Amino acid sequence: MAAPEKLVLALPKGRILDEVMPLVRAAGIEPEAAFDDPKSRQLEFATNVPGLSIIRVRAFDAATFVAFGAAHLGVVGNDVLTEFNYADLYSPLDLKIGHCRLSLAMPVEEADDDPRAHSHIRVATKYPNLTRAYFAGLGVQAECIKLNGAMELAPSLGLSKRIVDLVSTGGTLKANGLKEVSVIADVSSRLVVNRPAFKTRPAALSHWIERFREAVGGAAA
Ligand SMILES: Nc1ncnc2c1ncn2[C@@H]1O[C@H](COP(=O)(O)OP(=O)(O)OP(=O)(O)O)[C@@H](O)[C@H]1O
Ligand SMILES: O=P(O)(O)OC[C@H]1O[C@H](OP(=O)(O)OP(=O)(O)O)[C@H](O)[C@@H]1O
Repeated sequence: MAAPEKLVLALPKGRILDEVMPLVRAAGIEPEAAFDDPKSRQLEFATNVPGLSIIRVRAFDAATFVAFGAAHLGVVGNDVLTEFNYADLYSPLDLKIGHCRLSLAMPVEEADDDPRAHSHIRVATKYPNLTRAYFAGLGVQAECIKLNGAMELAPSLGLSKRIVDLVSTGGTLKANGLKEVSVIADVSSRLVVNRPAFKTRPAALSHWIERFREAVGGAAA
C-alpha cells in the first residue's frame, strides 16, 4: 500500500501550547519524545499517526505556514486570523482555549481622552491592521507603531499614549499604570485549515476537524 500523503499540523510554541496539547492528544495525536524535551532544537516532530507531523512555530507564523499550504492544519488565535485576513485560511472550529481580549488601553490618568476628539492618533501595537480598522470605524486615522511585545511600555516612555494589546487577567496593564478603555475583540484559539488542501484532500482534513471537534466536546463535558 502507498504511504499516506504527508499532513503537517502547525502549533504555536508560546503560552497557549500547554492548553493546546491536551486537545491534540485527545484528538489521538501523540508527538515523538523530542517534542517534550526542552533541550531539543528540533522543529518538526513525527507523531504516532503515520504521515502526520507537528511543527512548533511562533503564533503569527502558525497562520502563515497554514495560509501558504506549508502546513495543512494549525491552531491560531482569532486575533492573528483577523490581523492577517488570509483568504486561504478556513477556521471551522473554536477550540475554546486561549481566551483573552484585544483591547485599547491608556494611562489611568488620561483614560477619558476620547480618540474621536482627534483626527489622528498614534497607537503602539502588534496588530496594526486590526487597530487601523477599529479606529477608521470611529472616523479616526491611527498611525500604528508596530511592536512585537511589551506594548505596555509605550505610554510611559512617550512612544504613544494608546496601546492595543491582548488582555487576560488585566495584571500587566495594572502593573504598568494602564487602564483598559475599550474591548475591540474577544479572542480564543481556532483550528485552521488550508483551504486549497481542504478541497484536494477533504476526507483526510475532515477526519481531523471531527477528531478535534470531539476533543473540544470532551473537554467541555
Ligand atoms: N494573556 C493571554 N491569555 C490568553 N491567551 C493569550 C494571551 N496572550 C495571548 N494569547 C493567545 O495566545 C496567542 C499567542 O500569544 P502571544 O502572541 O503573546 O505569543 P507569545 O507566547 O508571546 O509567543 P511569540 O512571542 O512567539 O509570538 C495569541 O495570539 C492569543 O491568541
Ligand atoms: O492581562 P494579562 O493576564 O496580564 O495578560 C496580558 C499580557 O499577555 C500577553 O503578553 P505575553 O505574556 O504573551 O508576552 P509578550 O508581551 O512578550 O507578548 C499580552 O501581550 C499582555 O502583555
